[in-house]
Amino acid sequence: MASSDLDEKLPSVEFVQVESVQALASNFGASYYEVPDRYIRPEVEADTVIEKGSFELPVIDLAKLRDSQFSQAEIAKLGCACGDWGFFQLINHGVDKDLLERVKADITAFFNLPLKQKEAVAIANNGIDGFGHHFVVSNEQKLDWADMLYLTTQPVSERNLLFWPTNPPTFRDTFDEYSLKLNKVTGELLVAMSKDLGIQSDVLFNLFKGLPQSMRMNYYPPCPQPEKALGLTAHTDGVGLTLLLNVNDVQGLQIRKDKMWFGVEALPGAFVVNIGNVLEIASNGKYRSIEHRAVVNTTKERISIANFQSQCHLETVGPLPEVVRGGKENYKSLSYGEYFKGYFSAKLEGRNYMESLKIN
Ligand SMILES: O=C(O)CCC(=O)C(=O)O
Ligand SMILES: [Fe+2]
Repeated sequence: MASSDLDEKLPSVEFVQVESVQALASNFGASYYEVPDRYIRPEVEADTVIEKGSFELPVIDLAKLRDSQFSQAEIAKLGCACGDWGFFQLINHGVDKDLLERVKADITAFFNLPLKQKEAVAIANNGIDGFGHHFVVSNEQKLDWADMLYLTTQPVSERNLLFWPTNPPTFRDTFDEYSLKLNKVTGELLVAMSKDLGIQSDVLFNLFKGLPQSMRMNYYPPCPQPEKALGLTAHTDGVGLTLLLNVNDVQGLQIRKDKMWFGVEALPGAFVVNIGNVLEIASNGKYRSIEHRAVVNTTKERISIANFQSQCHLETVGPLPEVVRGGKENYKSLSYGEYFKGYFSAKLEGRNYMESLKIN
């Protein structure tokens, strides 16, 4: 990571290096169908899954949030979505189609490069940015059926270009443009959420001062035993808000509600947005950071881009006084550094870490 005052306040966590799943998957011939033991997740077969299409994830229209005629009703809908599902699809977000197509083309081209070329931006020891595997903290830990590229994207001063691909040549410009556009969308959502929470409209925006942002680009190769493996472990997002782009129209996201898993069918051109941990905590539990995971399939590769919007790293992680208004705080308050050290050490396991921060 770039060295700066900000980084000195963030702990470094040592991740264990593991081989590329894309390379591993390419070894599977017609006669060999078993994924290695470290990828086997017995829980997947046992879980109840509600298939996409048989329920409706809330859909929020950003154009309506902007329009004084509709904004009040749409803000109320947004508030319900954040409190009930912790997830919604965002349409009419204003990020134009052409840019989304370039984002999709560039990340697909990157993942299609030979492994050696992708390793030009491999994560370095103790770092988070780069291509490879993140969040693996022990040799015993179960592994996800995915490779990923992680980049710190905002503020620009925090970028470490060593990890930004130069192949395809358009990658850096495309992601620079994309990250700026997503900050704009996030800013608008934060204002609408503040209104829903009944606090001054700039309170959340100020908590997210500078709109720190990173992106995790996930590549899930086809898997010979999809019912036994997971593309991404059940987790909650550590950040404030996540805007997920489904890159190649292959679905795989599942979210947990009422002890069941719901398969999400991302609407074409929409972002699937979810509340992250720090926003659940800031809202004192009014909004919910929901467990989600990615499943894989036998025949199709899947690519997604999760855009993580974080609160300012210098601000405390804790319930906002404006929300608590002298009532009971439902979560502990801690520095951003302490909070993230705990998050990474918990190996992304479901909601365990969030539960440990709750005050009963
Ligand atoms: O790929 C997906 O659908 C989920 C990605 C995700 O949850 C993440 O990157 O945090
Ligand atoms: Fe996530």
